[in-house]
Amino acid sequence: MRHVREIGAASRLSLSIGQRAVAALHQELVLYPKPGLVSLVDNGAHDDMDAVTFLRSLFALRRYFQDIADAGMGAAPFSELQRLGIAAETRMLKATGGINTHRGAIFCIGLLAAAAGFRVARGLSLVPDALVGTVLDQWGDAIAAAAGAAPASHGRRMVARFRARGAREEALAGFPTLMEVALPALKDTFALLGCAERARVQSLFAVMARLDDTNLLHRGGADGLAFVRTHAVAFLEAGGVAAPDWRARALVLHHACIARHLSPGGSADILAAAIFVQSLDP
Ligand SMILES: CC(C)(COP(=O)(O)OP(=O)(O)OC[C@H]1O[C@@H](n2cnc3c(N)ncnc32)[C@H](O)[C@@H]1O)[C@@H](O)C(=O)NCCC(=O)NCCS
Ligand SMILES: Nc1ncnc2c1ncn2[C@@H]1O[C@H](COP(=O)(O)OP(=O)(O)OP(=O)(O)O)[C@@H](O)[C@H]1O
Repeated sequence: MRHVREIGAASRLSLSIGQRAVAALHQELVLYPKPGLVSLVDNGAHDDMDAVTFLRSLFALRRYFQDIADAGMGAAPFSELQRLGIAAETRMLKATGGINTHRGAIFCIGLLAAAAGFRVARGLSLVPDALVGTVLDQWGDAIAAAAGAAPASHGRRMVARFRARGAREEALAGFPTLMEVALPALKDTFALLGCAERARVQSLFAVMARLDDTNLLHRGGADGLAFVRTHAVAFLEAGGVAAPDWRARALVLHHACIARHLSPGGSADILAAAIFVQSLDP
């Protein structure tokens, strides 16, 4: 009986981690304005997907984040996390008719959810630094080894062509943009303004100003990345979301990104990861 109760408690914990991951991705989706990105208001710079495509994808991924947290609880090797990640990508593509809505999030939030599972099962804290430490201690070597054998992708080509730090490299470097940019912006702006919406927009722009977003490199080359970075920096320097005209300024960049077919999808993933990590350690 005790054994059964323990299993029940463990699955409740992984369910809760999984629910927070899906909630974070949902919060990113419904945020507006987000330069070039899909939201409930419009499709941004995307002609092959809309908010419904993202919601279908999220629905298909509910179980994945719980499963990967469970795998983390059992200290599964990276090969098992990768198997779950690849199966989740397949389910995402089936749900969206072949469109990549959440590939970056499956990887990045998947790893963080596994680390959360590992730590919670051992009574360890879920502070962000510790979570990232667990990703690297448990799976860092295997992530690095798997990188060599990974199939070709837009991201890989951009990493090679521009010597950029793509999704895999961000994880291996200890998620520096998440830890040093996205989370502090989220926390500091919320402390200052008491508004979750503006804290998220500020965090997104702070990430856009810094990340080697391979989605931007793929769509717009070095000029596309520089365009978004320069305008994100200008938004922040003009006071960011604390400026009275912040919404109008964010909308100007949104429309400029649509006109140039630019979308900072990697930055959106880092924002969702920050919302997720913060929800584990409020
Ligand atoms: C490592 C992944 C993300 C592939 O990345 P890669 O850069 O090669 O390819 P791709 O062009 O598909 O980009 C992936 C996505 O990452 C996001 N992204 C882009 N730039 C960045 C960045 N600098 N930092 C973080 N995320 C980024 C974007 O959403 C982008 O769409 C991943 O898809 C993968 O390895 N999949 C195989 C399944 C797997 O191993 N899963 C692991 C489960 S934990
Ligand atoms: N709200 C959002 N709107 C658009 N993209 C997002 C959003 N949130 C996250 N993303 C990320 O952006 C990526 C989708 O961007 P994009 O369509 O440019 O990529 P692609 O399918 O690799 O390339 P392309 O369609 O340009 O050939 C997804 O991996 C997804 O994780």
